Amino acid sequence: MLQNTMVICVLGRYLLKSSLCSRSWCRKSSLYSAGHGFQPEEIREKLRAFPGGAVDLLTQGETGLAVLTVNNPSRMNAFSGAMMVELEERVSQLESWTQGKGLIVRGAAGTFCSGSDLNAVRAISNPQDGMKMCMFMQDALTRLQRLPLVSVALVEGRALGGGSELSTACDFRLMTPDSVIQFVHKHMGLVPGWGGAARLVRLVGDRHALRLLGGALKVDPELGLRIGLADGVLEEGAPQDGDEGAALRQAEEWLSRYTKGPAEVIRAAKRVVSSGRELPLTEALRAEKEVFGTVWGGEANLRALAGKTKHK
Ligand SMILES: CCCC(=O)SCCNC(=O)CCNC(=O)[C@H](O)C(C)(C)COP(=O)(O)OP(=O)(O)OC[C@H]1O[C@@H](n2cnc3c(N)ncnc32)[C@H](O)[C@@H]1OP(=O)(O)O
Repeated sequence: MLQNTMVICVLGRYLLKSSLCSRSWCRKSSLYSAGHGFQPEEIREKLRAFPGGAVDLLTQGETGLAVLTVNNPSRMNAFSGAMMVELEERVSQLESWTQGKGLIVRGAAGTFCSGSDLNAVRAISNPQDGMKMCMFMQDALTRLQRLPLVSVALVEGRALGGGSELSTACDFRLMTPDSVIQFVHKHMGLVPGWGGAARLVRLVGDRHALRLLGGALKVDPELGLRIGLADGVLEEGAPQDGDEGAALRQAEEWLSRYTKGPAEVIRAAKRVVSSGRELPLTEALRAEKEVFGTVWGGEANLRALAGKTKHK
């Protein structure tokens, strides 16, 4: 009897712990802690010493779509230190945006992003600062990828170095006809450090990833589609017409097919995909059970059950 009670207590504690783990995983979890030497405030202060550019966020209440713009056109949208801090702030804002369904990540003035600002890189080229920047950006981009929003990188012009890594933190990549994604890290004597290698392997497989990193290959839309890095190519000519918003409008339309419907359902779909993508099967199944519980018997579910549903 006593033994049975103890088993139930231990099991109860285990279930509570695992359900708390997967619940907090679904919401927000940092990759690194103080135990890893991760002191975010100290890193933010260091990064803010390299100003320039901005990361702009526009949220649209009616559509549930947000547009995140990497904005530093005089440096081909390279990330200054201050922009890295702003990126993290924007991700925090999006984590709190409970009505959101979709996110477009793009660069200003017709090009995506040329990676980290080489002036800042030169100034923090010592190993300690490099590790801090690496942890900070891995954390920010992992949180971006885990947002309960269907995200797409709109790649116009070039996505180079850290810019190519940023594109992999989105669920999808849309390329304009003349655009290029290139992991130029090898030419800089580097490998990706913003999580781009780990994500690339999951996206295109280890052999293609090794080709892209080892050869610093230029991925045009045709190659991107062939290896599964790109999910679509926007129409010929649209961005060159002097109409800067044309590519963005096409991306919004492309994304809307995946974001139509109630926010709680779209967000739940992204959550189960995120947990399936990242967690071992047993944990992913538990996370899925929890997310399922948020929509089962919910408003959209009851509405669908009340109607005469036919999926033709
Ligand atoms: C873990 C992260 C690792 C990284 O991200 S390392 C950084 C990787 N990125 C790079 O090395 C990009 C180097 N830049 C380039 O290759 C070329 O500038 C690029 C982007 C192909 C554009 O070429 P062009 O169209 O000929 O234009 P351009 O060279 O005259 O550039 C216009 C202005 O932008 C600047 N720029 C471009 N990328 C930059 C960067 N990453 N950091 C700092 N400044 C950057 C470039 O220096 C130039 O400025 P300025 O007009 O000479 O004052």
